[in-house]
Amino acid sequence: MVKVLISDKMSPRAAEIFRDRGVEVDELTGMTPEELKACIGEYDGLAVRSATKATAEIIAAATNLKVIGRAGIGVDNVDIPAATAAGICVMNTPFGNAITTAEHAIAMMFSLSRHIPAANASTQDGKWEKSKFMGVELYGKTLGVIGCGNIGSIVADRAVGLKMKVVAYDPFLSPERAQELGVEKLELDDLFARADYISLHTPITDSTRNIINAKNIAKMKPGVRLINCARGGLVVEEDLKVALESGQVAGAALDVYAVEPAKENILFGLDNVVTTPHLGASTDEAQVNVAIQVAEQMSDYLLVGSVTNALNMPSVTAEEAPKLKPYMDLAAQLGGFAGQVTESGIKSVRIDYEGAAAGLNTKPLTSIIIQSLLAPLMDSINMVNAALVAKERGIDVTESYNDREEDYQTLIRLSITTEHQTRDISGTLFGDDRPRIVNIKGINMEAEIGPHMLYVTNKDKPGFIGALGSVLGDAGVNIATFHLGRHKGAGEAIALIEIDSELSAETLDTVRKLPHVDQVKPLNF
Ligand SMILES: NC(=O)C1=CN([C@@H]2O[C@H](COP(=O)(O)OP(=O)(O)OC[C@H]3O[C@@H](n4cnc5c(N)ncnc54)[C@H](O)[C@@H]3O)[C@@H](O)[C@H]2O)C=CC1
Ligand SMILES: O=C(O)CCC(=O)C(=O)O
Repeated sequence: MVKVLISDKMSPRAAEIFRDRGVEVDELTGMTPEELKACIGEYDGLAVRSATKATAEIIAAATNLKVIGRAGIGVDNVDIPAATAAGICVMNTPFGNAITTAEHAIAMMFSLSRHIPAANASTQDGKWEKSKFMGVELYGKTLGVIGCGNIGSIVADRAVGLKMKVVAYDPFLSPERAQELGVEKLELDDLFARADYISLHTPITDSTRNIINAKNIAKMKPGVRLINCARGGLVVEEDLKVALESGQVAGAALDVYAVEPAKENILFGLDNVVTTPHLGASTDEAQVNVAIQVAEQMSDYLLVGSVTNALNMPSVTAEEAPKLKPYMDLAAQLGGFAGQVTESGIKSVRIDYEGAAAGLNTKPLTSIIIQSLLAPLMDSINMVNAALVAKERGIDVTESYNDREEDYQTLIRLSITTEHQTRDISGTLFGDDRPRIVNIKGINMEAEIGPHMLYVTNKDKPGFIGALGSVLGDAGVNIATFHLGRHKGAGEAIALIEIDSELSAETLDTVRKLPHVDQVKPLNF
């Protein structure tokens, strides 16, 4: 039975969904890294929020793990390169908490403008300090949104509703989308120069880390207010402290910190700072959304093979999964065949999808072809890391599409170029679900692939079939199917034979020594 660990506090809906789908689930929250490392080897799936750090060390100990699901958006607590290299799919739930987080950013902007947290504490202290808490209006002010994706665009939409002017910096924001949102797209320095409020909504990457630093703060309007509900690492906290003390930054509202949990921080205790403990996603609605989504996505992946919101492999919807299944089998056969007969270094791989195959979601098919092609060389390859491994080995992978039907209604052709030659192998589906190899090296045939195959290339001369049948018969090896093809003019023939058991080294040697035989390869699928 498939087994999943939920290692962070999550809505009970996640565990319910896993159980309803027949997935065994353990909920062990608050574990130390050592405790997690000691037990992770038992699990096929790991569901986390932000507290669990799925480091390279944890991943190395996760010998059965197939999927890590993040019930949330940011995956900076998961070492994705390590997971990819280990063939573990990493998924998040990109939309489930976006509205909630955007609402938190807006709430933080109000709190900052009207000193709500400090005024609340003072009032309940019996101080009635009306003049101390003079605020500022949002109306007519300019909000600069840095990162205008899911959350940033909801923040922009809400701010437009508050009659703010919204400007945005996001290299990937199209002019059409900016217009649709009612925001003005700016370069970063222009945003700094114009914004009264700046709200951060980017992931943490090499280009966003420390984006709020002394140099950039100096470019901002004096008295700017900053809201960070994205990630603490976007802000150099020491530089922000200096700016808050000088008044260059009039106030900062922070939900996230360089080090979390932030039990202490150099920004704590400043009058003009509002803080929350990474609460951006903490509403009933968002937590139910992300828990349901992560449990469904992980169960689908583990039980059906469908892939949704993966960060390191192509998506396959639940509807596509059954339709793709026979193609996945065919792709594995083509890649497996080519991988087992190719003896020298592969330089490039070309995959042509023709007819009905050209209309499919071919990304997973390409992944499985590469996986099966390289599997004879390594144990650790799977669909998740196949593209990465090919790239690391300098193998150039190209795909082409032709939706016209040629000789077959649907066809996948795989061409492998090595230092010495280019070899083609093609396959189709008979009756929509039965994979058949239809061409090897330009020689037509219609071969069904079984677990044990023998691939023989020989001179097209009489006597070979009988001789081969006798050798296999003498060795007690039953022939299940026998497929032949030949290049008439060239006198070259191939045989693809399904046998019921593997051949011994001696029998293989005898086959190799038969007259007219050029090459003999046992193949396993
Ligand atoms: N405080 C909290 O509890 C939560 C925090 N988050 C954080 O919010 C972040 C944003 O989430 P979403 O909006 O869903 O992500 P998203 O991927 O939809 O949007 C991020 C946007 O940032 C833009 N971007 C990337 N690099 C940039 C750069 N150098 N400069 C400007 N823009 C850049 C991207 O083009 C994209 O449009 C997450 O990565 C996560 O870290 C998310 C949910 C809850
Ligand atoms: O799970 C949480 O509370 C944090 C959410 C978050 O930061 C995210 O989804 O990126």
